[in-house]
Amino acid sequence: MKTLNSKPQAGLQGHLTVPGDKSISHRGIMFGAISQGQTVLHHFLTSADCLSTLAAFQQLGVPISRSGDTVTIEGVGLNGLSGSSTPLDMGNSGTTTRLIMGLLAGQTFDSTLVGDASLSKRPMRRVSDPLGAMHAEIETSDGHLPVTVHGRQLTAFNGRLQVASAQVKSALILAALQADGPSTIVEQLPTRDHTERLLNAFGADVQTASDGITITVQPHPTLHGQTMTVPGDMSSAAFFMVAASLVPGSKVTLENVGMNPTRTGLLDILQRMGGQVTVVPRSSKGEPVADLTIETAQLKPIEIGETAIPAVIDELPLVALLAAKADGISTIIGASELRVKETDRISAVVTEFKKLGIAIEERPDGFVIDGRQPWHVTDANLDAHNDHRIGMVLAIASLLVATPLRLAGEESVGISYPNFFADLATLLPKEVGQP
Ligand SMILES: O=C(O)C1=C[C@@H](OP(=O)(O)O)[C@@H](O)[C@H](O)C1
Ligand SMILES: C=C(OP(=O)(O)O)C(=O)O
Repeated sequence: MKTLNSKPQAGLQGHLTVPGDKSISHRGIMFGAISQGQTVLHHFLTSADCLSTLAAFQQLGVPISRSGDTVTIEGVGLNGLSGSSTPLDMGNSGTTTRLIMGLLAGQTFDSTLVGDASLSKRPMRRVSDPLGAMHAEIETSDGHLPVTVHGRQLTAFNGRLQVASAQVKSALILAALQADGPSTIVEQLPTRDHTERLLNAFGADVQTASDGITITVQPHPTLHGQTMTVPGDMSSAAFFMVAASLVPGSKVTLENVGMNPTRTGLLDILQRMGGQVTVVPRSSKGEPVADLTIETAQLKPIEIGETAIPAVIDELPLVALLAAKADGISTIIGASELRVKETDRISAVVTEFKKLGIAIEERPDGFVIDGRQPWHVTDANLDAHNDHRIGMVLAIASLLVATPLRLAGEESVGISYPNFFADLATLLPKEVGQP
């Protein structure tokens, strides 16, 4: 149990560089591994999820070394991976699991994937079914991990995906790199496009049509190792964007935050709600980045539907928190994907927010929140539900109440943001008498 910081005497102040983007860190390892030559990733996210990816590729015979947040990968090429006689441990990471399934489906060896209790409950048929259309041979345990992938020659994919998921899309793209002809993948809605951007930077030919949802992949590219700096993770910056918006008297600058437009849903929503954010773009070789300065603002309620969800999927618990302080009723729908994350995030947000007396109603695919109701703590013992994003949103919510709150499962923040509590502390006012 961790005692959380409650309402500070003054606002949050200062500058922070958030850790590297989780989605890009995973992909940097994977694409470096299947390239020729060396890849160097600076500002790599050294969180448990990305370290699961790193260890899995070491187990597949790729030399990878790490010094602090710099990772060096000696690429073995698309045909140079070697099978592992022991299962590959995916830990808690859905991204590692889904993407690696697509890559391993086209290899010449078999692999078994296992994961922790939470990951073992998450759906895998969303990947194995469309890969099956490419003649992949994947055995799941009733749709879940453990999964055995029997590597074989794949046929090209030509079809529409059933879920709006960057993980599913990326698995299909990685399989398509190994197929017997060009593939065309059609998404339900545009989702984060780091795979497409990064693979092209490594030398692949992955084209997105002007509709934003039709992706064509040419097979058998020769990929070349790259040196890159991973941008700050918008999904991590989001906790401080929301904290600074809600804690009175705050002004916080977040440096070098990734601004890929498929990831900036929280920024758009905050601005639509009346948030005060100054965006100063920085020059970068890869994905767009910017410095963001956020000041406290009185927020208006918002309505969010299905098409807006992919760009803010991991930040929706934070949107619920913004709504819980907005001047009216907010509705978030079309977000049933939240039910199959590390925990059921709709149910977890509703359960924990109710302990704070927040007027929140559960919907099958989202929530309705009345921000005009004053909060009153009915239960000071909060629970992260073993989910990093739930733990962190509760730590931010705690800054808005005077009652000291406690959090169970605080160690889960290590999945995406091991230094979260220390970074938050740098922005909080120093207690009287503290150096
Ligand atoms: O591709 C990725 O890196 C991710 C995609 C999203 O999942 P889905 O594709 O399941 O929506 C997101 O929730 C996850 O944190 C990271
Ligand atoms: C859902 C998440 O990650 P993953 O699917 O990779 O476990 C997340 O980071 O919020």
